[in-house]
Amino acid sequence: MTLVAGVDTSTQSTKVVVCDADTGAVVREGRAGHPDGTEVAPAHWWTAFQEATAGGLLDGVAAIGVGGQQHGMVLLDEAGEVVRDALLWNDTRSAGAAEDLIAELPGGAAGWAEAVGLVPVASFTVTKLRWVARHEPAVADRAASVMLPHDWITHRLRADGGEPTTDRGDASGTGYWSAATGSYRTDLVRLAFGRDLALPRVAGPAEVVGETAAGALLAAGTGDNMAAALGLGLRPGDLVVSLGTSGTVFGVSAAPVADPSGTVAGFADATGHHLPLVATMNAARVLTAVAGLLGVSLSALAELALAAQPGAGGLTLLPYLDGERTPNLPDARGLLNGLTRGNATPQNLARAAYEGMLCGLADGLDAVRGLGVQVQRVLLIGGAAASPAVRSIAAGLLGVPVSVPSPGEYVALGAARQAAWALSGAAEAPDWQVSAVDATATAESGVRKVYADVRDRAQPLLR
Ligand SMILES: Nc1ncnc2c1ncn2[C@@H]1O[C@H](COP(=O)(O)OP(=O)(O)O)[C@@H](O)[C@H]1O
Ligand SMILES: O=C(CO)[C@@H](O)[C@H](O)COP(=O)(O)O
Repeated sequence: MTLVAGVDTSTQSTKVVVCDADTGAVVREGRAGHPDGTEVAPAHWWTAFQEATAGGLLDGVAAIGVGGQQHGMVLLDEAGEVVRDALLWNDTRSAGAAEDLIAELPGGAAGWAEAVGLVPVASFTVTKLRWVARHEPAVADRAASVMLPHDWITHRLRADGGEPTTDRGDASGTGYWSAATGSYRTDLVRLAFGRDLALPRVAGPAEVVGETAAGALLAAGTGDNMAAALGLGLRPGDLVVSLGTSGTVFGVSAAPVADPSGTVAGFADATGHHLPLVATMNAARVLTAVAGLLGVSLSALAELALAAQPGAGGLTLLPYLDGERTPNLPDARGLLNGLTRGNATPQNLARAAYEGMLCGLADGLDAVRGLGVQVQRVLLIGGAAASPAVRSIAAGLLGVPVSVPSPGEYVALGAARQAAWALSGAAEAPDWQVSAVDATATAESGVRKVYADVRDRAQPLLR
């Protein structure tokens, strides 16, 4: 059996799967946690990778691919040493830089959408470059190049230490690479940073970019959402809702999209197509926070939520605990609305947490569909998709049939599938089957309308 490995270096942890290259069957798995926080020394990701693969996990592996959290800014000096902790996608300090960059480009938001398929918000790498240039000039002076998390891990894995690479998918989340033209906008790096930085070469979807010290081939890797799309073998009509640290909604499209409202980001996928995507900053950890508040486990939280009526007795949670990106409210915090003596129960609070988290993603689904992306069903993945309450409430709220793929690490699986593709030299990625079960919906009529009303009325408090 030929073995390939896929790595998911995401916000909370590193996960590694080792698979049969022909079928995708998982034969071994490893994982290790990352430190909390929105700035992290990349060395921690490397330590987590080593921990996750300890004990011979990668023995006999012929090729490796790395999927990683998108947008994180890894700045390096001339010698390739990291010059400061990476600022991650969920770090909101560059919100002001995002506003400045929008104002500085002719055409404003529409100009950015046309140039690079996205409108700057604090998540995107280009805004982090501006923040460092303005707030840490000594650090900026030392920087010679910028990479993304998956680029950095892939480069560390390379035995030859040659020219760094990225891929279309991850490059499309920087704000200085255009998925429509397939080229860097170095003028936007200069606009943000004040000068040029060396940028990784954008490798092709099935390219071999190097070899590890053990002789395994290295695939180009990609952003975690693009890797999940590849792991699921996403087809037109399927939309993914991923509930990890972030919540994301995305589907494949043949043509690039440019949304001047900034709601949908026009990312590229890992196969040569496009991946329109909406991301929220607050997903699975809303549930952990409310479970902590109630002093219950995640499974007990799900039971509580399913014991409440849809609408949570009139409680609405705007779940912007860490600030939010969609809608763009970087300084917002969570807001619980509608509390009365009659509805103040653990059951209602639990349900409001699931409903609040999912209403933001239902809005995202509408926005992606509004750009012409076909939606016949939703595939629910990410850590929180394991929750029975998430499955049932999502199926009620999203308004389209929801299927839950068999439990698996789809980012890591997609990275492994990319590795198998690179290894094969074939025109198409190998055909790995994914099975899914349909989720049964609870009726959620009226919940979204109440949520939208509270969200809109609360805007002045949240800015
Ligand atoms: N049964 C569950 N119910 C709700 N949340 C869950 C459940 N199982 C795992 N999670 C959450 O999923 C998250 C991890 O998901 P994952 O997709 O691996 O995140 P990331 O890729 O952002 O690191 C954690 O916040 C964890 O608490
Ligand atoms: O910022 C985005 C997408 O634009 C996030 O989806 C990150 O890519 C982090 O993903 P997770 O760690 O939550 O999987």
